[in-house]
Amino acid sequence: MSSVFSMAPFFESENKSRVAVIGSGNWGSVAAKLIASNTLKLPSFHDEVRMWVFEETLPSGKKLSAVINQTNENVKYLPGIKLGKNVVADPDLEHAVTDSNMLVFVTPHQFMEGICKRIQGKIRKDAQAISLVKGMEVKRDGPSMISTIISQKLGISCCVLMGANIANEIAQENFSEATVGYRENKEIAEKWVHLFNTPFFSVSSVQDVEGVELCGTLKNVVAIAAGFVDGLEMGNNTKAAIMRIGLREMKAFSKLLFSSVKDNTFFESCGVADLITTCLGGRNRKCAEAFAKHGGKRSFDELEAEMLQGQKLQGVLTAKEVHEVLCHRGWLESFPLFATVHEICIRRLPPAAIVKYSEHTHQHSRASL
Ligand SMILES: NC(=O)C1=CN([C@@H]2O[C@H](COP(=O)(O)OP(=O)(O)OC[C@H]3O[C@@H](n4cnc5c(N)ncnc54)[C@H](O)[C@@H]3O)[C@@H](O)[C@H]2O)C=CC1
Ligand SMILES: O=C(CO)COP(=O)(O)O
Repeated sequence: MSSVFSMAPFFESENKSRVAVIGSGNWGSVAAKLIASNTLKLPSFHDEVRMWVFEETLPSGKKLSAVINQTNENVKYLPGIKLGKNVVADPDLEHAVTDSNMLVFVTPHQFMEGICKRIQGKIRKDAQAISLVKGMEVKRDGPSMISTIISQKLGISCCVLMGANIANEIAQENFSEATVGYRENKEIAEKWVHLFNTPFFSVSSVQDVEGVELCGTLKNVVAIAAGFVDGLEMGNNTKAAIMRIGLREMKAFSKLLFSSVKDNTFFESCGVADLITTCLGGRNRKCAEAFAKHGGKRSFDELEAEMLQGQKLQGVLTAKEVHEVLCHRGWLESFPLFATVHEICIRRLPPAAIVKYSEHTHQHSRASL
């Protein structure tokens, strides 16, 4: 009898879910903090949250992962915020994921395919994933959403979480909302909601993975356009017009790619709310404003390195990827704003073209959207 009792904690512990966060940038660190505050409270999760750190050496000569574990702070990507003592930084990707059955992917999108390849065949059989990554990949045979890459490469199901979520504001515990997109299994979606939800971070779920993910991905292109308007000092009405045209293109593009995308998704936090917050206060907007102020004479790469100190822009790359899709599918004329953002980013058009082309071509392409 006594041996049965002594086994109880073992079985209890085996049934608990273990979470790994793959990524430790600005949002990655905040996501780990949010999750870690919940795993301490929720009995169905192990307290510890493993956070994979893309290792780098700080100016002090120390390794970032070691400093995070000593100070409980990501001094480079989220300075001044304690992550929670149960967040453990791990520079070894395979080791970070090996024991976890709940994998949270949150790195800049351009690194995701390589990361998936590295952990292929090295994760638990019962693993589930969620992607917080805003972006997509474009291949010869067309665009692939990041959640699809995760599912295909790792052979596991993948939800997404997107929303009006400027990471630094969530780190301050100011109220915001987010949307979990799921494909079929509402129960799994609710488990993710449970893991992220806090009194200041209100999460709901919708059955529309592609819609949610495309909202998060495409709003970064519109934010670049909004930044151009700010840099050119054209005022709020112009910026609102660009946001409206952008939202229209986001919806049309998403529905052309996936007929399953739902209209209501654009009214969730992942849709119009994320578009607004990113166009007001995001990094894409900020760098695009500087680009326009310099008349397009300084490249985005240069501005990103100088202004973001290691954080990464997603909008410029996404504009290029969207442009490739538009070219391949013969849709260029129907998406003047998306097309113009890319042309400006590669300095084929001046920043002022954002209004001229978006507005002009918009008149002529209205019917096809
Ligand atoms: N920061 C924010 O407010 C929000 C960001 N997101 C999305 O979250 C995703 C991740 O962004 P953040 O966490 O903000 O990252 P970040 O832009 O702050 O930091 C860049 C990260 O990339 C890592 N990195 C650099 N080179 C790498 C490589 N070769 N391989 C792997 N990793 C490398 C860096 O170590 C760092 O952790 C992006 O898709 C972004 O759009 C979503 C919502 C809010
Ligand atoms: O996605 C974001 C807010 O939800 C952050 O946008 P930026 O990458 O432009 O800062």
